[in-house]
Amino acid sequence: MALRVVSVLKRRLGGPGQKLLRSGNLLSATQHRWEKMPSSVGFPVTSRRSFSKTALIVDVDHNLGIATMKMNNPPVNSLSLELLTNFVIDLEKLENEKRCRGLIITSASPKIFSAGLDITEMYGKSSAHYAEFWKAVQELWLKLYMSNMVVIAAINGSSPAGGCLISLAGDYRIMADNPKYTIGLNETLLGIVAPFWFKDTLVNTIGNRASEHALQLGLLFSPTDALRVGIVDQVVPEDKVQDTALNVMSRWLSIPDHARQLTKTMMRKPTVDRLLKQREADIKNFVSFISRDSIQKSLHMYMKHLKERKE
Ligand SMILES: CC/C=C\C/C=C\CCCC/C=C/C(=O)SCCNC(=O)CCNC(=O)[C@H](O)C(C)(C)COP(=O)(O)OP(=O)(O)OC[C@H]1O[C@@H](n2cnc3c(N)ncnc32)[C@H](O)[C@@H]1OP(=O)(O)O
Repeated sequence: MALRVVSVLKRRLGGPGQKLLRSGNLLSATQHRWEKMPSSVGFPVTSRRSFSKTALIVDVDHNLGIATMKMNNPPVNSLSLELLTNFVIDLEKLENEKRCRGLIITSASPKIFSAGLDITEMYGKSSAHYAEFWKAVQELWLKLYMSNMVVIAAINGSSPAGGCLISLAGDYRIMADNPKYTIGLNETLLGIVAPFWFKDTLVNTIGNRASEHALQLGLLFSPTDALRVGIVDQVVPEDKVQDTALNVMSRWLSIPDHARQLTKTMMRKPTVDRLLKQREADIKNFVSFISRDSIQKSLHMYMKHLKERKE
């Protein structure tokens, strides 16, 4: 199957996209190599590099120009300070790899894409810790939302709150067709409020009315409902998520990088600038909001409820 997908990738880049690239004299080293491949054989993986840190496994296929990043923070891929920090470091590394043009984000543990922000980072800690944690959340969103790479979320499990934000920060979302999985910004269910830039990211994806409805009620959508409202772009059988991501990536990579990147910047910069203009104030807001006794109590009760569900 992987070879078939690679053939599709080569065919795609040999089509109109390639012509566009040639006319703009924009062929990257990776694309040159693709062009030289005879179409009857699969693309041999001659250059593959992996780096794996705590909580993240990154695999870079230099021939395809695609990196796959698997969140690997059992049991539920909660976004701890450590995971957020490593995520940002690895994103920066990939961003600096000229040949890496596409990134697929997925989970190493099927069933849970990510349980969102690690709630234990948000209660019973010092103000300095909350500030550091929030800065890391901001940093990841800023890097991901403005990435020069094509970012595809291969959502192979549930994806509440911060997990949903990571998906929304990408360019395209593919979700596994399993009614047990849900996705959405469910902050209000925890007694907390999605910050304005979480909200903006959702509004940019599904529009104002649908966002207001989803945010006020803290809706967690099944894959079918997520597709209907536009939170995800495609729902496919569970075992087809990765191959579909590669296929979709080939379509996006057939567009000349500079044109696609400038378009992405044009669409997203105003949203990013809103946070950049008030980044420190947003951190202060978070620290003062999360430190409130009532909020600490809500988070504590929510964690208790999560644990009691199992008993
Ligand atoms: C005015 C406003 C100004 C500023 C804004 C201020 C603040 C608000 C901003 C905050 C934005 C918040 C974003 C978030 O992401 S909050 C996190 C939201 N996440 C959730 O609600 C998901 C909770 N988890 C679940 O629903 C389930 O765990 C899940 C993911 C469906 C998996 O289910 P299952 O496989 O059955 O696993 P368990 O529930 O048994 O969980 C296993 C284990 O993990 C612990 N856990 C789960 N989720 C989290 C989490 N997010 N953080 C930390 N720990 C988590 C769970 O308690 C279990 O622990 P145990 O010790 O019992 O094994």
